[in-house]
Amino acid sequence: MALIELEGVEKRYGELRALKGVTLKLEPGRIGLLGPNGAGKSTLLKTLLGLLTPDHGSVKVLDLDVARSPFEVRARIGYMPEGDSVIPELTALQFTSLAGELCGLPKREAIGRAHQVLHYVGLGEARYRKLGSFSTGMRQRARLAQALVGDPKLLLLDEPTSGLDPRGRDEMLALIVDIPQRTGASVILSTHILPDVEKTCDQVMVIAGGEVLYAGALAPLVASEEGVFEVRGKGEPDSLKTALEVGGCVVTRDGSTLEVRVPSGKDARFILELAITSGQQVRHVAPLTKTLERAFIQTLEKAGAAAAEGASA
Ligand SMILES: Nc1ncnc2c1ncn2[C@@H]1O[C@H](COP(=O)(O)OP(=O)(O)OP(=O)(O)O)[C@@H](O)[C@H]1O
Repeated sequence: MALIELEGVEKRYGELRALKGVTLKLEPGRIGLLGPNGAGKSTLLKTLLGLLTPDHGSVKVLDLDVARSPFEVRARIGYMPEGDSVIPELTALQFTSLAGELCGLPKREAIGRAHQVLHYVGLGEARYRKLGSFSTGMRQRARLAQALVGDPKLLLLDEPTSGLDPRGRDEMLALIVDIPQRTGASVILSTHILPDVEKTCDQVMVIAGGEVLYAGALAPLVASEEGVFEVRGKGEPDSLKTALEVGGCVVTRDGSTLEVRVPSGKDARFILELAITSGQQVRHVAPLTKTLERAFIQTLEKAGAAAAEGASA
């Protein structure tokens, strides 16, 4: 079963093409949704929810066609929108059980579920307090609780850690990992905080300018590039850098660490040989592991270069 499947999805706001023929298919799991400001992330989430109707193309969620079965799809999705979307006059319990009723639960069941999920997100003690008196971190938890109350199969989280202090953020991330383990739900996490995705997700969607640049497993995206190494030497890094460059490597320096691309067909031994022949000592050589941040920037740059090439052709 595919979690989401989009085929040629186009969404316009007047003249602006916010989604430009998006086609992708992702398996159930924990998925990070990444893209620069204005990339189309919120538009994509709202399209999955059926809150926005595409101008062209088809959207399936959990194998259900969103256009044909909007209520069935909506009943299976929990949505934590971006921003401070709570009703300050309501208690956490009233707010969460109201969300349960809006998901179609009978009132008694909605209240029962609201108690459970508020305990789960750590608001058990505070559940009779009005949301207006909550801290930012507590409001985020209440918003997560309302997304969970309907026992969703897919949870859409739009910037769930924004405004949280480091401890609140770690606790929210722990919940994002724990929820799928407990309930089997999938999660789509839209965020600008890439380390949050690295900590919690196993798949990634990268979008920019309304186009999908990558959709699939996280591991290949951050896999180390063949022929690129992280090197540290004893003594002045610039002397080692020069020696490696003279030998044909492409080297960039970051503090005392060198990022070294060896010529094609060579491996780490080449770095050691160059160091020995130039009288330099090397203390550390390892394949360069990419952070998601670096992989993300490279993905955007590659797409930018391809677009520029296409425009000049
Ligand atoms: N209701 C709207 N009317 C007109 N333009 C809109 C509307 N909503 C979004 N847009 C535009 O569509 C594009 C995609 O917006 P969207 O909010 O989906 O991006 P995003 O990736 O979520 O951005 P951010 O990271 O800044 O939240 C942007 O250029 C935005 O200005």
